[in-house]
Amino acid sequence: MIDRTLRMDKIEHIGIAVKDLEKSNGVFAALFGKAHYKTETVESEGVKTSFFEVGPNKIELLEATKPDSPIAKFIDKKGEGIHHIAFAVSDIQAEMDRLQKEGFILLNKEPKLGADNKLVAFLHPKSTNGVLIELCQERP
Ligand SMILES: CC[C@@H](C(=O)O)C(=O)SCCNC(=O)CCNC(=O)[C@H](O)C(C)(C)COP(=O)(O)OP(=O)(O)OC[C@H]1O[C@@H](n2cnc3c(N)ncnc32)[C@H](O)[C@@H]1OP(=O)(O)O
Ligand SMILES: [Co+2]
Repeated sequence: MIDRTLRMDKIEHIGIAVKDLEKSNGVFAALFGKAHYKTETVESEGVKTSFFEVGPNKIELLEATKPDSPIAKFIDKKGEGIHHIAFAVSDIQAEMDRLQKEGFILLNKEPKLGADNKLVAFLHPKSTNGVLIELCQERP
């Protein structure tokens, strides 16, 4: 039976893979009419990120920090563009357990540290119609 207390709350951010973060910061600042509000490197993911706020929404730009970064591999195969959609959840471990039971492929067994003070987990795009999904929980 579906536990209705568990669910994804909203889109937390959209991740966009870019080759040159500084250059793309300029492109998106011109598009949104305001600068990014923070930059953060998450070495465990091989990424340098910057974040923009657009009304209630958040855009995360991601540049690879090493050749085997998921972002470098993605750009090699598909070019720059939308890399993932992240959803906010209130209990990431419970949501991971629920999604695994539903047959989705979890890319990490336990939540890991993401950017912007979040715990994160990923679902394999081959189990989600070709879209990489990230779950995000605010760190306590
Ligand atoms: C900053 C931290 C955090 C946050 O707080 O927000 C982030 O957002 S970090 C973002 C970067 N981290 C990740 O993406 C981690 C999760 N990703 C992975 O584990 C891998 O990228 C992957 C999805 C398992 C793919 O890895 P791998 O199998 O090694 O790469 P391949 O290049 O061989 O791809 C296999 C297959 O998957 C397709 N693919 C890869 N990435 C994506 C994607 N983002 N969206 C859709 N499809 C994707 C790729 O095209 C290949 O397909 P085929 O060629 O058809 O086999
Ligand atoms: Co992300």
